[in-house]
Amino acid sequence: MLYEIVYALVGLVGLAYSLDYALDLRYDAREPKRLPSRIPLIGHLLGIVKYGTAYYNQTSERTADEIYTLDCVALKIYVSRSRRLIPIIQKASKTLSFRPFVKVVAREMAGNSEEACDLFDGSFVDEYSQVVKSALLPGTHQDDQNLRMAHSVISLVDDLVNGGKGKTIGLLEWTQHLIVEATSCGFFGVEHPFKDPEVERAFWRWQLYLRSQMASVDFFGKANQEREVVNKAIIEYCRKLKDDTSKVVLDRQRVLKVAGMTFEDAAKQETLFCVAMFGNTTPTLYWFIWELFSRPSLLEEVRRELEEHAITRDKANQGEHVLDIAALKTRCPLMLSVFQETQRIHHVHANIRKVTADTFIDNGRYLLRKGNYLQMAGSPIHYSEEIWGPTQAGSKEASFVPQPSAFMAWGTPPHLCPARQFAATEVMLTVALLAVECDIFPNGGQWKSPTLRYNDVAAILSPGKEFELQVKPRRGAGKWDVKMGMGKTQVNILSG
Ligand code: HEM
Repeated sequence: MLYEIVYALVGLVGLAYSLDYALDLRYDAREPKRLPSRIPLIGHLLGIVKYGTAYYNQTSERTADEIYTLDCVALKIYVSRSRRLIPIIQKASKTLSFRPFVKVVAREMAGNSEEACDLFDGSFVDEYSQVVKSALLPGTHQDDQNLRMAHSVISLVDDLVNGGKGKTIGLLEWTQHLIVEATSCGFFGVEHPFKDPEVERAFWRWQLYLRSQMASVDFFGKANQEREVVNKAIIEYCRKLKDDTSKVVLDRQRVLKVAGMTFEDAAKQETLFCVAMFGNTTPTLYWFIWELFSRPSLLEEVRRELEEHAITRDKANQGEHVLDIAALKTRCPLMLSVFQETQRIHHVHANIRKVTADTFIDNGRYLLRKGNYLQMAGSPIHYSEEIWGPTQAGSKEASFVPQPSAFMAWGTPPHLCPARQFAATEVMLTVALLAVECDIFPNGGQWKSPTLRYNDVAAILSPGKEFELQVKPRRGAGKWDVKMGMGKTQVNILSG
């Protein structure tokens, strides 16, 4: 019996190597060089299944090539790890296209019908994207959306202060709840679909199976089951939109229906946006809190900056202290530096493009074959010493120096995150209020970095384990309000 097992294993390994060799034969020498996998045939596929886009950090460390090919059985993934190639890839956006993914995510993530997905085949996808971008541009409607979000943040931080008693919290659970609650108030209005805690819980459980669902390997239907809870709540919400529903939701629902989508399919598109909204903002906030509060002297400097430029104190502590959002956005460079440095070091996203026709890039140097995928891995660029200098934990939070075409936290043009101003305002506001109101200590005494949750589909990974913190109110914690300021004020974030 033992011999049979050994022979079978040897046979399988031999077959894998032969098929791997066969893959080599279909490779065109003008394509980026193949990077062999450690396990023949399926090694890269396994790596991507296990680590998601973070796998490209590992493969990128094994080569000095600017772009290389990973064979994943039936298809190839070209991985670009080069800042130089970013604008070159952008120029070829007609045939290196983000468009096909709008349809893929509509089908796989939102659970849209085939008829609804087909709408995204033609030029409608550009019109739709434009409507979303315009509705998220700074202006008075954005101020209203920000104000609803800000009031929700104030109330959740106030709840943490707990009348001066403070609380023990799980950082992940707390950031997840804050982002769902505050972002939903901004986008859906104060009576939003996630007010029901079961809908919020279902959303986060769904995220744990999202990658399996995208890869059609959610064999037990867990993701579908949880998503249905969210879809049902959002469909109900969409039946009668509110007076304080944001412009972006109203506009999106309108154009989708005008284009011919059914009511239910259009509503499910909102579920999709929740993945982009909550899934990315939560880990960004989590690590921003982590990076700032684990460095006491930096935290003190940030507090000083906030007090000097963005806060008006009610000295008698009988009325409200006021945080000036416009000043927070524009007059707190240290805070912004810590935020962007957090994004730089924690980013794992790789922007994806489908090769829709054989395409030569870089003056004919590399051929990308039709039907395959291109991923622009952000992390190798974010960690490039040539661009950013050496990265040591905690070394440079206070001195983020913008580097053009080397910061991919919000994607790369023409597909930059359209909600980046809203999201940046939300996390900066939350961290500012925490900084001035609270001291935060890890329950075990140390800020010990947790393992990461590699099955997330997000620009930054969440931790794999909960981390308990004690929150102690600082002297002077009290009632807060925000001043919104000029409608067009923007956070000076680096993007693209
Ligand atoms: C800190 C929070 C956020 C981060 C780090 C982030 C990051 C990103 C990134 C990297 C992309 C590019 C994806 C790619 O090309 O593969 C993107 C696109 C997008 N994001 Fe965000 N995002 C955040 C928050 C949000 C929020 C709150 C929304 C709410 C509507 C949102 C909506 C979108 C949409 C609609 C796109 C697609 C843009 C397009 O089709 O061109 N994101 N985001």
